[in-house]
Amino acid sequence: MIEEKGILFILSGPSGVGKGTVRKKLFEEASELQYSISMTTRDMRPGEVDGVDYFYKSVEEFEKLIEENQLLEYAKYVSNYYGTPRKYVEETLEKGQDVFLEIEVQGALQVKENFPEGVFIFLFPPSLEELKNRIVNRGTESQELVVNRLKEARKEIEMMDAYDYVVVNDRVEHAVDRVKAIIKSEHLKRERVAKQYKKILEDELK
Ligand SMILES: Nc1ncnc2c1ncn2[C@@H]1O[C@H](COP(=O)(O)OP(=O)(O)OP(=O)(O)O)[C@@H](O)[C@H]1O
Ligand SMILES: Nc1nc2c(ncn2[C@@H]2O[C@H](COP(=O)(O)O)[C@@H](O)[C@H]2O)c(=O)[nH]1
Repeated sequence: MIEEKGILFILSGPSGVGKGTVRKKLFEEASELQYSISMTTRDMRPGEVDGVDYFYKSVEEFEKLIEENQLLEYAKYVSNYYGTPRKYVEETLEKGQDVFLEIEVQGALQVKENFPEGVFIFLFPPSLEELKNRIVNRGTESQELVVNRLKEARKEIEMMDAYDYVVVNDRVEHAVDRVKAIIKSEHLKRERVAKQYKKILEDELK
């Protein structure tokens, strides 16, 4: 029998484009996906909960995780560390469940090296002006950090070609529908490939 592993979906894109907003809405509608909660050294924002939004770590704790190879990928993004716990992702995929990562671009490119079979989705803003408005209006970052995140955004957009899909986040519901269509289509694609393998094996055993 062919072992059916889960699919790793990676949603990425510049800060403020709406990754978190799209992911939260998607999870209200797609209960079969498992979200991998990241580790970070950044300060908790008002309303955030440890173990729900992130696992909040000190720099020393985070660097120990790096040393122990416990992270599937990590990046230093605008002076804080962010990373994906390796064990949770690998064990969940082995169980045949799909895992969903919401991470920035340097990390997504590292995942691509280790998991080229992952499905990489780049969330794109309707315009750079709108991207700026979204970060500023969210009101979570100082002016200096907004400037740094926008600088990073320009570099991140240049890496868009490395992704399998680009989804424009014009309206949240439309972006969510597009991501749902990608998930469905990837499942259909893999079912078809699995059937083809099964047929080849059966023919060989005849
Ligand atoms: N389609 C949309 N139209 C208008 N506003 C949006 C849309 N999507 C998200 N937003 C708003 O933009 C702001 C940034 O969204 P969000 O925090 O989800 O972005 P993000 O990509 O996860 O950012 P970060 O990478 O910094 O965590 C939020 O205030 C959110 O409500
Ligand atoms: N490389 C990784 N990037 C991550 C991870 N978790 C979140 N992120 C991304 O970091 C930036 C900033 O996040 P914020 O919560 O401070 O606004 C954003 O692009 C996130 O998607 C991770 O595990 N690895």
